[in-house]
Amino acid sequence: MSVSVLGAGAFGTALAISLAQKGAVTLWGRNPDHVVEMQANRTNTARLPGVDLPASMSLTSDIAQALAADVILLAVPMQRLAGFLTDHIPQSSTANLVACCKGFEVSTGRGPVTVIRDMVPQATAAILTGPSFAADIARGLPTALTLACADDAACQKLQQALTTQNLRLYRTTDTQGAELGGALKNVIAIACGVAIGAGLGQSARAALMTRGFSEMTRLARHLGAETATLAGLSGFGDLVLTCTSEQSRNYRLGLSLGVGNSFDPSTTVEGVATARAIVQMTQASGVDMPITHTVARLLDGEADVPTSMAALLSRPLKEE
Ligand SMILES: NC(=O)C1=CN([C@@H]2O[C@H](COP(=O)(O)OP(=O)(O)OC[C@H]3O[C@@H](n4cnc5c(N)ncnc54)[C@H](OP(=O)(O)O)[C@@H]3O)[C@@H](O)[C@H]2O)C=CC1
Ligand SMILES: O=C(CO)COP(=O)(O)O
Repeated sequence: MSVSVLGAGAFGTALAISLAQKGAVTLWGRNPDHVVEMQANRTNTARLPGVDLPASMSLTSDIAQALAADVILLAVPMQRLAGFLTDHIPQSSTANLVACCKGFEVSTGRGPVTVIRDMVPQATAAILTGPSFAADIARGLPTALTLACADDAACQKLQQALTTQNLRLYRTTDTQGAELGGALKNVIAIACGVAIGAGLGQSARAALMTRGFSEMTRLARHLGAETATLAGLSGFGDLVLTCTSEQSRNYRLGLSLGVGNSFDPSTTVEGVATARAIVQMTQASGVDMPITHTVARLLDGEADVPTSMAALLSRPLKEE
C-alpha cells in the first residue's frame, strides 16, 4: 500500500522518514517555499532539524499528488483537522484516513476519528497514537504505538502497511479509548511540568500522574470506551513518556508556568485546547476531573500555581 503523509511538521516528517524504509512515501506540506527548501536541503530545518530526509521520500505541495496514495496520514494539529478535511478531502472520499493528532476540538468536543467520520463518512477512519517523540522515530529508535480503527480487517491491513522496522504498531478497534488516552495525557503532562517547575518534587509528580490516570480512566468509562485501552500504549504508555520528559512540549509548557516564565505561543501544545474542551465536555456530565479542571483554570489565568495546588490538596478525603 502506498502512503502519503499530509502535514510537514515534526511528527509528519518523522513518520514519513520511518515509512520510507519500506518504499516510496510522499510528504505533503502546505507551504510551497518550505517544500522547495526541504527538497533542496533534504532536511526539515524548521520542524525537525538535524535529520536527513531519505531519497525514497517525495516532497510535494501538490495535494492531488499526495491524495493518490492508498493510505493518507493526517499529521496536522487537532484544532486544524476539520478545516483541513474541508479544504482538501472530498466529502465522498473512500480513502484510508489515519489521524496522527492528539486532542479534542474545543468548538465541538470531537476527537480526531469522530471528526473524520463526520466529515468524510465513507472513508476508513483510524488513529495512530501512543508514546513517541518525533525525533526518536526519525532517528530510527524503537517505538511502539497504538493503531485504532473500528473495522478490524481494515485495521490489520493498515497495521501491516504502517509498521516499520523501528515503529511497531499494536491494533485495537476501540477508537474512542485511543482518542481519549492521547488527548488527556497531554493535560496531565502540563500539570506535572507545573509541579516540577514550581519545585514541588518528584513525589508530587507521581501523585499527579497516578491520579491523572485515574481521571482519564473515569472519563473513558463514562463515555463507554474500554478502560484496557487507557492502560495501553495510547493511554498509560503516553502518559508516562509525556509526564517525565523535557522533550514533551506539553510538559515544557507546564515547566515554564511552574517557574513563572512565558512559553512560545506558536508551539504546538495540544493539551491547552484539550483542557478547555474537556472542561466543557465534563461540566454537564459531572464527571470528576479535578486535575484537568485545575490545569484549565491555570491556563486561563483564573488561578495561580499555589492556589491550584491548594485546591487539589484540600479536596474531600476519599477511598482510592
Ligand atoms: N512532535 C511529536 O513528537 C509528536 C506529535 N504528535 C501529534 O502530531 C500532531 C502534529 O504535531 P507536530 O507535527 O509535532 O506539530 P508541528 O508544530 O511540528 O507541525 C504542525 C504542522 O501542521 C501544519 N499545519 C497546521 N495547520 C495546517 C493546515 N490548516 N493545513 C495544513 N497544514 C497545517 C504546519 O504547517 P506550517 O509548518 O506551514 O505551519 C506544520 O507543518 C499533534 O497533534 C501532536 O500531538 C504525536 C506524537 C508525537
Ligand atoms: O505526544 C507526544 C509524545 O507521545 C509528544 O508530546 P508533546 O506534544 O508534548 O511534545
